[in-house]
Amino acid sequence: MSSTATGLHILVYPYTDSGHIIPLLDFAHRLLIRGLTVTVLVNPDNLPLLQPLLSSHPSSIQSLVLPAPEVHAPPQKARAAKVRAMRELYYPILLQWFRSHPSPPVAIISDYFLSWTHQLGSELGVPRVVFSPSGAFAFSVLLSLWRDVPKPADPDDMNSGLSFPELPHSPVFPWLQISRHYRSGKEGDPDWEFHRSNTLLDVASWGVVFNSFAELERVYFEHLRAELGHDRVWAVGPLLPSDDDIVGPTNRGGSSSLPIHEVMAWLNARVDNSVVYVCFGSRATLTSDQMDVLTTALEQSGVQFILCVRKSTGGHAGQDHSSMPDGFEDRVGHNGLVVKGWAPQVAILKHRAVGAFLTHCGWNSVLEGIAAGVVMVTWPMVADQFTNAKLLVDQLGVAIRAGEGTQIIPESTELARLLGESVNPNTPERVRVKEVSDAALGAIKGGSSDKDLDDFVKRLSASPK
Ligand SMILES: O=c1ccn([C@@H]2O[C@H](COP(=O)(O)OP(=O)(O)O[C@H]3O[C@H](CO)[C@@H](O)[C@H](O)[C@H]3O)[C@@H](O)[C@H]2O)c(=O)[nH]1
Repeated sequence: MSSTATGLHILVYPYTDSGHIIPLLDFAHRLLIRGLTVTVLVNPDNLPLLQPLLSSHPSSIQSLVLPAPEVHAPPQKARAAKVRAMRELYYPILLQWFRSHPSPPVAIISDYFLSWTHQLGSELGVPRVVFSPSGAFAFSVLLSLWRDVPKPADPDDMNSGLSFPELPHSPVFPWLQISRHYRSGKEGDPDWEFHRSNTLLDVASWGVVFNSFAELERVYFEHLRAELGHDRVWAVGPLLPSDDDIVGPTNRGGSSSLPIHEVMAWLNARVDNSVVYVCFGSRATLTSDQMDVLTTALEQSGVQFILCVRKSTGGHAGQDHSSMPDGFEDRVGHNGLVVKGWAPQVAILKHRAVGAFLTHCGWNSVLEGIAAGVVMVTWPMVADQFTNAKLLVDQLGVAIRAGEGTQIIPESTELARLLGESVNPNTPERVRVKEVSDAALGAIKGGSSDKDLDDFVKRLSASPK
């Protein structure tokens, strides 16, 4: 690390959901290893996630713990309400904190939802860097949406296609798969305008760091550099725990009904690439119809599996929350392991016995699946997950399409067939995902992502004000 970067002080501010905070803390870890000093803004609830980093880098990381604002809003308005409340509460506190700090941060790195930090940075004369926990394809779609405001041919028809001809591969999405913040409002509505101005503030920020890697989404990085009109776009992923650390610097181990060593012991008794891991991320819960199809298919297919089941948090979930059918665990016996709560996902995916991953295509899961070299079976539910599934199936050829939200729920016999195919040693997706996995690991072992991280630190050190 060059001496100019050593000690460079950065404020890192993650959004509070697991899918956002985990990769940004992993990124903070990379910065700490490179000799930077980091202050992380967290709420008391998320302090435990930061604890491992505080213990392993006691002299170079501090926490700035601020109370979570109280937010009362229906689920579809919750994010806008939470981000507004954070701005109101934290903006004056942060101004004061920066101004009275003996050695204040020279940059703010914040989640792409926290766009107001661009205004804070401008007032302080400090550059704001957007951290995108989603990929460059998904970011490109959002940028086109909110900047160009395209309309579908028939907004009352949820299957009406919305096309993005200016994007590489000219993708088309059914209207239903477009961001619900965009779809359910219109120009002039306060929430709609809020989401739009957020995207435009992200675009106006000094630079963007992606948890992705050049080889995965090269055309979209090129597209974004052209659209943003600068080259301060860095791909530094996949941000993952190191090889010898199965829970990672942000304590991904979490807590679940089964201790990690029992899960590993179950996997140790299975042959290579024979197990399907099924998990829908940190927020989604299945509807009863989805759960019925899934559990019937798992039983019918005869494949060995680990199924991670979560309780609803009311997040992205539908209204009709499911529970596992009575007697399911007894019927599947040794064929399946059910983990209730938080599964040690990264460790499971990396295990040699796991050959496939039925996933909702949250971006972290996508990267973890790719890095582990497992065939993915896609069932996106909301948000960027539709874009991510399209990338995996249509553009990269590393995944098999199974379902789409509650609109396309596969027949259980069809899903059973797909699950069987996903662990077939000769499936073409297995060859392809191994190639992409090698590229991912190469990127973070001296390859493109390491070079982008070096460049990022160098450009920050050059005092970009
Ligand atoms: O039992 C579990 C469940 C999740 N995880 C981890 O939690 C993260 C989940 O992230 P992700 O796969 O991206 O899913 P979500 O939690 O649904 O992520 C939200 O954030 C992502 C990043 O912006 C978006 O791509 C998603 O659409 C959005 O729902 C991953 O690191 C998983 O390894 C576990 O370790 N154990």
